[in-house]
Amino acid sequence: MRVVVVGIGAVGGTIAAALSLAGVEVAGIARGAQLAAIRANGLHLRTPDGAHFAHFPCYADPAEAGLRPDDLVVLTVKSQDSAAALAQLRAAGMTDQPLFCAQNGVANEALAARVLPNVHGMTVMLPADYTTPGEVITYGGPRWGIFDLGRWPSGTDQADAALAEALNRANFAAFPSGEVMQSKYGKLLLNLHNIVDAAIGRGALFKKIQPLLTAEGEAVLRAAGIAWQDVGIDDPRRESLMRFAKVTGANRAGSSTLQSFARGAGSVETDFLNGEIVMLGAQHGVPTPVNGWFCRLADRMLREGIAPGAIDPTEVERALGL
Ligand SMILES: NC(=O)C1=CN([C@@H]2O[C@H](COP(=O)(O)OP(=O)(O)OC[C@H]3O[C@@H](n4cnc5c(N)ncnc54)[C@H](OP(=O)(O)O)[C@@H]3O)[C@@H](O)[C@H]2O)C=CC1
Ligand SMILES: CC(C)(CO)C(=O)C(=O)O
Repeated sequence: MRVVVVGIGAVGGTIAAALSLAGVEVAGIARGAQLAAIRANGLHLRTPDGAHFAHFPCYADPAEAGLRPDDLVVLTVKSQDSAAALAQLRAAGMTDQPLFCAQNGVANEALAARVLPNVHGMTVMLPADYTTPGEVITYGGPRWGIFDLGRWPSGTDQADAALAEALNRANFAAFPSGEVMQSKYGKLLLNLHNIVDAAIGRGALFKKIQPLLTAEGEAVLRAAGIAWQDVGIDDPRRESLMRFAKVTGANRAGSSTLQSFARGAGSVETDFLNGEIVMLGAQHGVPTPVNGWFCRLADRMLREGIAPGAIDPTEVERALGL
């Protein structure tokens, strides 16, 4: 078994490096400065329990990696990049190898299922940074991250068991789940705050805005008849398996959305996070003004090149009538 990780950023880099350090055969798919840095020196993985250097083959395209029948493919690009990555996998000859969508949001599995027959969801609880090519940082400890994984739309199979076993050996805590999308919807509710963090800075107005975003999200999921599982800090697995921990010489950059702005990535995932709630609200007749406002704000920040944290909190308070 080989694990092909598509998108060696914060999450994909941590997963690929950890698996490789645990002796699992890994191939990474990366691009730009990250690809060049890994090819030159390997990937530096910084964690609460120290720094590690992982060396695994890294390619610009899955076709270069030469997909094999026994590969497990883990997709770790941002949701807005999934369609292009799936097209590359298809062009590389991917057929019925299992594809694990280790991504936030709930849209990737359905997108993948249009072109591939063996799609799995993977909920990612893994606070990780990618700000410097050649380096990723995870702040989770004692395990570096927690995952739920299972077949889309439901069920589990041998591939879930095999990947979970490999991840558990690589200092993660992985749980096969017959209802993985329930935990992905629970995670989606947590990620509605990513854009707030990116717009006005970490923690600012959290107590005022987070309940509004969550209430809209929960109302929409109830109206749509979608069940969700809490994977936030009240998830009992968190306390024993993965708490936010200090990494020597590093400070958490911020949410994955903030990191996209900070790296000047040119796109963010908000339309697949808050936008999912807005879309479901429109389908089920539930108003979602706060999530809608933040989708428009993300779009404005991208178009006007506004830096993360540069939105004045009073503008947000005024616009939302707080
Ligand atoms: N970071 C975090 O703490 C967490 C993130 N998540 C979720 O995990 C997923 C991944 O997020 P994250 O790791 O932060 O994202 P990153 O942007 O850090 O990593 C994604 C990487 O994939 C690269 N990429 C995109 N498309 C391709 C392609 N076609 N071929 C090769 N490389 C490609 C990107 O390159 P480029 O930089 O050039 O765009 C980037 O380096 C998202 O859904 C996110 O919401 C979930 C939990 C925590
Ligand atoms: C870790 C968490 C919940 C928030 O930082 C996240 O999922 C993200 O950054 O996308």
